[in-house]
This record gives sequence, structure tokens and C-alpha cells, in this order.
Amino acid sequence: MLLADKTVIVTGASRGIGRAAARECARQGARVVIGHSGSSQGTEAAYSLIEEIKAFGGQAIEVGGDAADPDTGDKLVAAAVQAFGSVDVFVNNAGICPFHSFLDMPREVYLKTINTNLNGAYFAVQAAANQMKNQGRGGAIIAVSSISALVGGGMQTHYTPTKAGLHSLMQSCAIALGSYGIRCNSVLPGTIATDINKDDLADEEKLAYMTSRTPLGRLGEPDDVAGPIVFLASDMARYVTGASLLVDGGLFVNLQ
Ligand SMILES: NC(=O)C1=CN([C@@H]2O[C@H](COP(=O)(O)OP(=O)(O)OC[C@H]3O[C@@H](n4cnc5c(N)ncnc54)[C@H](O)[C@@H]3O)[C@@H](O)[C@H]2O)C=CC1
Ligand SMILES: C[C@H](O)[C@@H]1OC(=O)[C@H](O)[C@@H]1O
Repeated sequence: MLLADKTVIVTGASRGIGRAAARECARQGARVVIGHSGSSQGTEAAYSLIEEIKAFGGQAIEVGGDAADPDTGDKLVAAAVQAFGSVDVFVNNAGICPFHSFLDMPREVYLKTINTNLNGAYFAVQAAANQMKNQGRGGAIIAVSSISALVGGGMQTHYTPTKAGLHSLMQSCAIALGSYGIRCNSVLPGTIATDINKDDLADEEKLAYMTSRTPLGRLGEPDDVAGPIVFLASDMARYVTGASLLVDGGLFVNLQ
């Protein structure tokens, strides 16, 4: 098992990519902290994931908290240490992408997106890194960034800077934390069918267009991203830091 004896925190783990990542980490032997929004729906989903994990003999707890709140990272770390004694891997996954045009972008949509996807993440990564430094045996931090860190989206002008920001944060943290043995990397998913884009991809033309642009011929599924996250979390990637891994079925390189 790739993550035996490690404690892994995954934010936004109630559904989608985060849920798949948390489940796969548990399958690989990790003790998992399921971060979720704290809403009743999020809490219920987190408990159902705990049941799934327990059913195959894994261990997990849930912690609710708004990813935009700078204190949520501390809360996740404290719960991990209390339940499992350590934090070895931190996966920053929680995020939103409310599609909206640029010229009339409401300030509150812009600020909510930046606060949820980037500002809260900064302090959560800081909290996890301090815990790993104090433990003295290194660790791994993985940001779920996006192909959108590298390319734009006309309806994503508030979103793509947050993904570029996470990508850049991992590069700088790789330098800041390398001497503590803490590796920092990002995964850059392409288009993965989840709740975040359910409405956008309900448009059949858009769905067909995004599928046709993907050389592997299909959109991604959450489990497609879980494996690369586990790899970067594991000692298999022990000399990988400051890297970003596209998980996009070839979408990014498909110019013509
Ligand atoms: N689905 C896709 O095509 C892609 C998704 N991503 C990124 O993957 C990450 C996960 O998204 P998906 O699984 O696709 O979508 P999703 O909507 O299924 O999951 C998002 C998760 O984040 C949580 N979340 C949202 N706001 C939160 C808040 N304020 N506090 C705490 N938790 C909050 C949600 O509860 C949910 O668990 C996001 O950061 C997204 O930007 C990146 C590239 C592509
Ligand atoms: C929400 C989008 O469909 C999704 O999120 C991203 O980061 C990429 O832009 C994907 O298309």
C-alpha cells in the first residue's frame, strides 16, 4: 500500500475529485481527514464516505469548515493530530467555479471565488506545513490546480487566476519548504465531469465540443485524478517537488 501509516487531509472531500482522492488514499492505507463545507449536505456526504472507507477496513474522520476562512486549515490540522497524531499529506482540493462573464462580474462572486480557491488555501497550506515541520519527518502537499492555470476561459476570469495562483504557490512552497523535506506539487485536471460543471456541460453542444477536444476521447472522472494525487503523496514521488502534473486526457496539447 502506497500510503500506509500516513495521515492525509483532503479538503472538499465530500464529493467529486476530493471524495475520490480521499477514498483512494484510504485504500492505499492512509488515515484520512475528510474536509467538507460544514453544510448539512456536506456533513451527510462526509459520513457516507466514512462508512465506505470503514467497509474496506480504513480509518477516516470528518471536519466541517468554510475553505474561505483562514482558520479552517488550523482546524483541520488540529483534528488530524488529535485523531491520528500527525499530518503527513495535505491535499488542497476545495474549490468553486461559478461561470460568469467578465464585463459584469459581480464583486461578491469574484471575491468569493478568490477567497475560497486561493486565500483560504494559502493559510491551510501554511497550517499543514507548520505541523509537518514540527513533526520533523517531511511531508507532501498537493494542490488541485487546473489546466486553467495555463490557459484562459472567457467565463472563468475570476477562476483561472486562482488556479494559476495555486500552481505558483506550490512552486514557491517547494523552495520555502524543501529544506524540511516537505514536497509541494500540483495536479492540473482538464475537464472532469463533476457537480462543478454539471450545469455548464448540460449544454449538449458544449459537452460534445469538450469531449471532441480531448485526445483520449472522453471527459475525465474523479477517479482519474485520484491516482495521480496518490502518486504525488507517496514515497514513489520522493524526488518530485515543485512539479505540476496535467491530468487532462491530452486536452492541453491538442492545438490541431
Ligand atoms: N471538475 C473539473 O473539470 C475540474 C476541477 N478542478 C478543481 O477540482 C477541485 C474539486 O472540484 P470538483 O470535484 O470538480 O467539484 P465539486 O463541486 O464536485 O467539488 C468541490 C468540493 O469543494 C467543496 N467546497 C466548495 N466550496 C467550499 C467551501 N467554501 N468550503 C469548503 N468546501 C467547499 C465542495 O463542498 C465539494 O466537496 C476544485 O478545486 C476545482 O477547481 C480543476 C480542474 C478541472
Ligand atoms: C469547471 C470547469 O469545467 C473545469 O474546471 C477547470 O478548472 C477547467 O477549466 C475545467 O473545464
